[in-house]
Amino acid sequence: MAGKKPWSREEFEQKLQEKECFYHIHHPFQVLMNNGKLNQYQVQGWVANRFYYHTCIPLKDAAILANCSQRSVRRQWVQRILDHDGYGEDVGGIEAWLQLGEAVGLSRETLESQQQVLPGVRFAVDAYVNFARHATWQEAVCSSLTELFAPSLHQQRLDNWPRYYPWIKAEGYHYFRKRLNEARRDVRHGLEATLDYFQSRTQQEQALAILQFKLDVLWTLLDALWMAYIENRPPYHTEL
Ligand SMILES: O=C(O)c1cc(C(=O)O)c2c(n1)C(=O)C(=O)c1cc(C(=O)O)[nH]c1-2
Repeated sequence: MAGKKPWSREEFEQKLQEKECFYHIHHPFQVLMNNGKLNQYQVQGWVANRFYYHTCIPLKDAAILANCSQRSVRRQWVQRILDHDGYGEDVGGIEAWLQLGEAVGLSRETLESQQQVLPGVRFAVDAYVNFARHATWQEAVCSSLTELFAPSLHQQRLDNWPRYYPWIKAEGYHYFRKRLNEARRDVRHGLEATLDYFQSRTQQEQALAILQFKLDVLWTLLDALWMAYIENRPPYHTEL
């Protein structure tokens, strides 16, 4: 029996774009945050927990490099590690996130200690890194495509937070400004690689499932934050 006809390149990209409805921009925690409804303690919780995600992104990207035998891909992908860890004049995204921590009233020691990282956040982020370690590099690249949807979220924060959260110091916004440009560049590369590689309909459907997995990682991270910081569900909020 003949398999289903592959989607055209345009249709396939459209299917990937349609996954936006599962993006964490729609999670109730994010909606509260972007409408100025969180208090300082809750914003701090998000910053401290998301720090774990940022510290793991270079490990994920290093796993992709380790699994990729194509020099031309590695030459471009390695830039992502430099963007996070810093290179030359650029202090890097992880340092910029530490500055965001300070801008919301958290010391860098607190962030680096990872004391506030919730178990659910750790499990979700680790699942992403482990996926990149064990998948092919093309599959792992595909899993990064949530970045298609990230720029509008960074932009929302830049537009709304100064008004809603005047207590956040201006230096805190550097991270979001930095990522706005980087994410737009990165995602084009990841998207082209995905459109090139996943050719048959079965493969294209696999790509959608991979993107869904990553969307679930980000959603689950916020579910854990919701339980601890909105519902104040013991024991975690009492331990923080
Ligand atoms: O603030 C956000 O909502 C958000 C989302 C995502 C994402 O969609 O995965 C990333 C980032 N930020 C981000 O700053 C970042 O560096 C990043 C790297 C990646 C990735 O999967 O390689 N995603 C994201």
